[in-house]
Amino acid sequence: MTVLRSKRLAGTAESTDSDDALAISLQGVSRTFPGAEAPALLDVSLAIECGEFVSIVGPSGSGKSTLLNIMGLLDRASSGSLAIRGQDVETASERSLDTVRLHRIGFVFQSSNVIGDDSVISNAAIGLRVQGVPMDERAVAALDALEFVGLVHKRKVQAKFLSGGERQRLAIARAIATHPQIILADEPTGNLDSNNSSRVIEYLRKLNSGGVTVIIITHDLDVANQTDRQIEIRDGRISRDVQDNSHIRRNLMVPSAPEALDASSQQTWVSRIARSLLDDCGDAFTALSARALRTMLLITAFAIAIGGMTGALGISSTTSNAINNRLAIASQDRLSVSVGGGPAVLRDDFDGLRSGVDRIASLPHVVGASYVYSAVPADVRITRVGPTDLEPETPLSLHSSSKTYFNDFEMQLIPHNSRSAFDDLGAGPLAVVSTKAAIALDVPYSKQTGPSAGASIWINDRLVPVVGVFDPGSNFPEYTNSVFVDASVMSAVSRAELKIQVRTEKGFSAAIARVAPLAYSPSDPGKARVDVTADIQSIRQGVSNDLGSLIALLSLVLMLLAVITAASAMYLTVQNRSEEIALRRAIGSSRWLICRSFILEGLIVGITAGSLGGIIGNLTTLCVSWIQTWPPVLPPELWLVGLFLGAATGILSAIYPAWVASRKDPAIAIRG
Ligand SMILES: Nc1ncnc2c1ncn2[C@@H]1O[C@H](COP(=O)(O)OP(=O)(O)OP(=O)(O)O)[C@@H](O)[C@H]1O
Repeated sequence: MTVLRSKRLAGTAESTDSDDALAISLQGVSRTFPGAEAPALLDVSLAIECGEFVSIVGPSGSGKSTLLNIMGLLDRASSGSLAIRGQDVETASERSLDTVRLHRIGFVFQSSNVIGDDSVISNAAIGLRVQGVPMDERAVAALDALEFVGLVHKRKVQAKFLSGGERQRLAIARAIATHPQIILADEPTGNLDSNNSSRVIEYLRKLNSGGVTVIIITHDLDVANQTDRQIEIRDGRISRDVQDNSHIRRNLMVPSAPEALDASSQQTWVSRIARSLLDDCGDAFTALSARALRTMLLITAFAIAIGGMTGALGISSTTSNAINNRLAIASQDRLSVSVGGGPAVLRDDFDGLRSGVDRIASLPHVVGASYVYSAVPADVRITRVGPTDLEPETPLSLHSSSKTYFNDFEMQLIPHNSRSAFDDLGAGPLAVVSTKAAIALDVPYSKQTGPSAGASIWINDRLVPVVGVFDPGSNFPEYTNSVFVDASVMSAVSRAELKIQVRTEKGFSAAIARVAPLAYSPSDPGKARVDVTADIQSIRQGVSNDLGSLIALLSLVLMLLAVITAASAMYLTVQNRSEEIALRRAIGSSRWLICRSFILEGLIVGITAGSLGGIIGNLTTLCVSWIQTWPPVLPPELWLVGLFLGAATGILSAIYPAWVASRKDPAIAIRG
């Protein structure tokens, strides 16, 4: 006879229940399934005493499993009453039923549902885990149970590698490890050969000798004949109920209320929570590592999405920093002053204009100042061959400025002296064109010597020789397709806007902006208005805001994508794990516990992917800034943002699948 190490299986504790209460009693129980023509059970009344060894037999479809599911609280009767050890349960809450199942009932199913990816000993201990039994006691009790069914030597093997008979013995070990008062076995020998079958019945008989009430559903008459009482069901009704006295050697010692209740009530709530959290994490890790490829793909998809999100944040910071720097530099050393007066000024008060500009140019910290006329495009026609030739497809703009302008603002001019005559009204006509304008107008030029000798263009009805080519660079995009002419050509244009462009030493633009109008027109400073500095500040703000909203939108889309991808993968997993979920529910795991375990899986996947995503985001930002030659901006919280986003998306994506898992009906799922 096996010597049990734990007193759980030895049945030595005192009972807390009323000893004369029936193990199970049913009064007028019926069960009708929605859409069924006839009830699966009809008006069944039954009393099973503590310590009985009962078999339920009957033809296929007669209602045996339905009866067992109702007795095991996996399903509810449509009418009638049910009591377990004297405790009425028909109106009990779902949570109370979970507790009764957890502490009083053990199940052994025909398909011997085991969690294949878990070790044999973890399978045996699963009910103890749900009961909150401390880890060391759990191991002892699970080993005892395995020893009882002769499986100790297989304790470390994954359950999926056990034979059919061994699985069934493991199912018995799992059922008895929690020290139940009642064992319900649905066709426990259904898939076994006669040897294994007798062994299983032998174990059940041995348990029964210890006081456990055992109820078996079977088709096998040999098995039924080994029990003390046979109940036959036909068409949902009890048709025969026979007591076989020759077998009766009932041990009337009534098993105790499980110790786990006492054990868990002795623990502080902190240690209870810590233990169950540890167990949940262990379960989640086992479930994730059992489906390693799926988990890795999920983490990768998540990590890329979160990497995209954090990368977008990093790139947005880097880009707005680069734009800000550029604009800040521009606003630091440049300003533009608007002055009234059209091209007529060039004819009527050219000297006045030049001396106003010179006065600004001679202010301290000013590097250079130049007037710039920009003609109204509708008034200008620039062509290559003649005044009636077609204009180029690219619209060209016409400007005129002081001869120092190109030097002051570092625009490259070829040949570099080609503007020297521009301020002279009598020197014209002459023009310099941007490289793009030269191409559009088909003006031949070389990058070393400028335009070919004799090159000319038509501006309105005037032939103007082209004396130079310039490159406005990225600082002056408004001059990409432009033609600069001398004052005599511009003075013939009817409408043009006049501005004075000023370049200062770095950091002096604001100071010069304050005095420039007075310097230009000492008698009437109101004639001039500074406009660029303020513009650039508002552009900076605008660019930052626009970029921020764009990135926020992009991040939201990526996050939705991650949540949907992960949720669908999780949902599929829940469907694949239906039997396991049903088994856990049958053992007594509450809906909340099932829900929690899936959310925990989502959280673990999310946190892992979030950390990876944070790293991917940082690397992406580094790459983009390296390619653009921008200084990278990597906010230190970027990685934390990734972690947080990962955790949030992990939980979000798990909520619906976890809810579906927790709503699974154990009675249906256990049928497979
Ligand atoms: N969830 C359900 N929804 C609808 N009908 C059901 C459901 N569960 C069982 N039934 C029906 O109830 C009747 C009894 O089924 P039950 O599984 O209890 O029979 P059984 O005696 O255990 O059969 P078997 O020996 O073949 O397993 C059958 O007609 C079955 O189709």
